[in-house]
Order: sequence, then structure tokens, then C-alpha cells
Amino acid sequence: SSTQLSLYQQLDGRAGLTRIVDSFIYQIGNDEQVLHYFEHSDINHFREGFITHMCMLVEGPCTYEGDSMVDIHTGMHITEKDFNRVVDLLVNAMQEQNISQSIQNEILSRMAPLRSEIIKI
Ligand code: HEM
Repeated sequence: SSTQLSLYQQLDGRAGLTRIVDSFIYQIGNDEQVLHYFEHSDINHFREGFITHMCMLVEGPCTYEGDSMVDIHTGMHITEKDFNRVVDLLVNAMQEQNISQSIQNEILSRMAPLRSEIIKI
């Protein structure tokens, strides 16, 4: 009933998030710097988990029930440089899907606080 579209709606809901994450995975698959982190990962599992987690970040009707960001990423020894690279790849994916600059910025600002949970040497 509200005329104000939610961030989730502006992203075209789960379908739109799926397009972004598929572009993101394609970017990762072609990136020599970070691809090795995903070499032993189940990409379908990652895809579902990342879509659902992103859906929650944009206040969509999703509950991420996977492991915590700390538990997932601890032991991967993700450097700050590689963290930044993955964020760049997500930006490329959003760019590819014609996401507006303001929505990109909003998503990145919601992910930024997770940085310290993911970068753990
Ligand atoms: C803000 C940034 C990030 C967010 C929000 C994020 C989020 C997630 C989520 C939600 C999952 C998984 C899912 C699940 O099990 O359901 C996941 C898995 C994974 N992430 Fe991240 N991640 C981020 C940054 C990174 C970075 C920088 C790297 C590596 C350089 C990375 C490497 C991985 C890998 C390899 C997996 C798969 C683990 C497995 O094999 O199960 N992530 N991430």
C-alpha cells in the first residue's frame, strides 16, 4: 500500500538479486587473484547462500540460516587486498546489471561493516 518501493523491490526482488549474483560468480570465475579461494567450494551452495544473505541485507523476505560470516571465512586467510578485489567484482556485477549508483552505494554500505568479520589473517 506504500508508494515507497523498498530496496528489495527496487532490485527486482529475488530475480534481480539472482542476476547480480550470477554476474558476480562469472566475474570470480575469471579472476586470477581470488578464484583460488573458491576452488573447493560448492558453487551452487555459495550462490544460494549469497543470494539469501544479500536478500536479507536489503530487507527482503529472506532469512539467511547459513553459518556466520566469521565461521565461513575464518581459515581462508583473506587479505584486505583480496577483500577489496571481491568487492570490486561485486561492483562490476552490479554495473553489468545496470544497478543505479545510489543503490550500489546503499548495498556496499550495508556490507562494509562485515569487513572485519571476513578479513582474518
Ligand atoms: C562483504 C563481503 C562478503 C560477504 C557478504 C560474503 C558472504 C558469504 C556468504 C553468505 C557465503 C555463504 C554461504 C553459505 O554457506 O550459505 C560465503 C561463502 C564464501 N565466501 Fe564470502 N563473503 C564476502 C567476502 C568474501 C571474500 C572477500 C572472499 C574471498 C576472497 C570470500 C570467499 C568465500 C568462499 C570461498 C565461500 C565458500 C565457502 C564454502 O566453500 O562453503 N567471501 N560468503
